[in-house]
Amino acid sequence: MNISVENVRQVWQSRDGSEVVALDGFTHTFQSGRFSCILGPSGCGKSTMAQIVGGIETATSGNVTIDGAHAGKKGSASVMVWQSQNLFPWRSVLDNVAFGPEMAGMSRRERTERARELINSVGLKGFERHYPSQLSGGMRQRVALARALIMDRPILLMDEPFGALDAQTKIVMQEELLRIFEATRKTVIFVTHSIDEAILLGDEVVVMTARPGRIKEVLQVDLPRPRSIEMVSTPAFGALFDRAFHLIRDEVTKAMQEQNAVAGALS
Ligand SMILES: Nc1ncnc2c1ncn2[C@@H]1O[C@H](COP(=O)(O)OP(=O)(O)OP(=O)(O)O)[C@@H](O)[C@H]1O
Repeated sequence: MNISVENVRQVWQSRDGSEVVALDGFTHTFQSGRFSCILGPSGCGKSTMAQIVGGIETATSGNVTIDGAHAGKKGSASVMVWQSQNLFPWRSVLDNVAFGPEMAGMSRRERTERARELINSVGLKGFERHYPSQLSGGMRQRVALARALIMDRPILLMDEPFGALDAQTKIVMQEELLRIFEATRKTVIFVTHSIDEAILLGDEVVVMTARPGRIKEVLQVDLPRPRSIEMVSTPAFGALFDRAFHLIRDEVTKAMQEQNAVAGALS
């Protein structure tokens, strides 16, 4: 499904009553079946963008359409995975994964079968009866991924899903996600702070400016698929990394200066 974002502006009301312009003039089309990474400094509005596309928030102004229909009305076209997995601690892995279909009224037999397939596909076979507290952070993130994939929505929104994982687990999860994407070709929007991650996973990297976030440049990642972690040491990967790094460096500096100014004003 094509996601068209036109001139989106998002103004948040902060607790002290002042206004924060999170996004301003954000325009981009996320094309069907492509993996788009959104890369930008802290606070530039990446999560806000994902929430608007997912229909969780409505933009202050501008238009977001999914295959021509308003994103708010097309909320059911997407499913979101966050950094904090928000699993139900009192439900087993199987019952966490089967939760969405259960709410949708799917029979127990059918949803259990689907959940088992998804649990296998994210490498958790044998852990169906475990509870979230008995799993590592990486395993919990796999459950969250399976719980999203079972919904079989055409759009997958991922907001720093691997941000809290250790380096090795992150690599394993990235490879797993590559395999799943290459098999299913959903439309993916993946928010990240990591240049490496954006290039390894994405067909394009949408580099944002410091807040108010708008697009600085869209980098096309023409590395072949299937991809694997070994690609990060190739010259082609290095050239893309340098390009993205130069684009993002000034924006990160700007964002840090602004944060320091706010901290100074509050002290
Ligand atoms: N619900 C909200 N109410 C008020 N302000 C908000 C809300 N959500 C986000 N903001 C503010 O909007 C700005 C953009 O936030 P957002 O979380 O979208 O940025 P981000 O790029 O995802 O940040 P990070 O990389 O640090 O997660 C920030 O200044 C944030 O404090």
